[in-house]
Amino acid sequence: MPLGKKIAFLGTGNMAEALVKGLLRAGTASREEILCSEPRAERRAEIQARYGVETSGDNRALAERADIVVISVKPQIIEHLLVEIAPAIDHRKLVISIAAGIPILAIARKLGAGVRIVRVMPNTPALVGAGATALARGAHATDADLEQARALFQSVGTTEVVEEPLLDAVTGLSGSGPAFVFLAIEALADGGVKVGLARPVAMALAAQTVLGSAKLVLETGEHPGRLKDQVTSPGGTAIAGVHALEVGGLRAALIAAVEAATRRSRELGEKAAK
Ligand SMILES: NC(=O)C1=CN([C@@H]2O[C@H](COP(=O)(O)OP(=O)(O)OC[C@H]3O[C@@H](n4cnc5c(N)ncnc54)[C@H](OP(=O)(O)O)[C@@H]3O)[C@@H](O)[C@H]2O)C=CC1
Ligand SMILES: O=C(O)[C@@H]1CCC=N1
Repeated sequence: MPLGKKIAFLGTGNMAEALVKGLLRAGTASREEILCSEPRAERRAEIQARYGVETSGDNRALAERADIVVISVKPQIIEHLLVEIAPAIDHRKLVISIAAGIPILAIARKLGAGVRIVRVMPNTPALVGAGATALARGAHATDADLEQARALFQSVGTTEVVEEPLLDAVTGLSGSGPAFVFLAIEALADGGVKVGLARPVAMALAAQTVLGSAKLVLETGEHPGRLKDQVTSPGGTAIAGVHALEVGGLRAALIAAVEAATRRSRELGEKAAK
């Protein structure tokens, strides 16, 4: 459903591009309603050519014209950006930050008291309408703001509302998780190639196996352990593979990956809070 709002993305890198494409695809915003800022002319031309949206190198000018300002630069440069756009932000605008780790308070400190902020952690599958996003509301954001932010991200996937301190954990799991899963898909395909499959066939089978298995978990609501049991026949092939994964420490490695990414998100936040 169209939101009918002008949305400015400040920093049009990988994540912002995934959102732009996802929102256009879903019809949540029209090309005329999306503004993208980006310092490099080459990248601006690329975004303009791909999506037909307006691009600019002037963050403040775009922020001035938008109803919703999405802060989508790297956490390391957010402070600089906030100082730059602060004169363009007041209580009439909704500010959405997708920067990993950066607390709402650190953003509010730079943008001024009373600013309506929703902090969000999306992920790149939003590009194909299959994102997983969690949102946390700032002190001055209204119920309507949270709903509006939720509607925006719901149009490109699923959404959860959490308390802000949990957003680091979300960053560790679903924000960073696509990287873990891509590694798994690549490795599954490598396995297929090792046992004789052509690369494109192995890749197609690996990706579809991950997609199908995830769908099965979501659509049946069954515990993944039970679904695993349905694949493993006594003395069969799957249990032989499961044993190899247990020896390799797959579960511990995934838990450690989520924990490490969460820790890194907290570190970024601590730096910003100083
Ligand atoms: N990638 C992901 O999966 C996810 C990322 N995020 C968050 O999204 C944010 C962006 O990440 P990601 O898209 O991966 O990073 P990218 O580096 O791909 O994107 C950041 C963009 O900001 C641009 N930029 C740099 N300086 C400025 C500036 N002063 N004003 C405006 N734009 C600027 C960069 O341009 P240039 O390249 O020319 O320097 C780049 O295009 C981060 O805060 C990250 O934590 C959240 C969830 C998932
Ligand atoms: O690696 C990063 O910093 C970003 C945040 C979540 C996923 N990618």
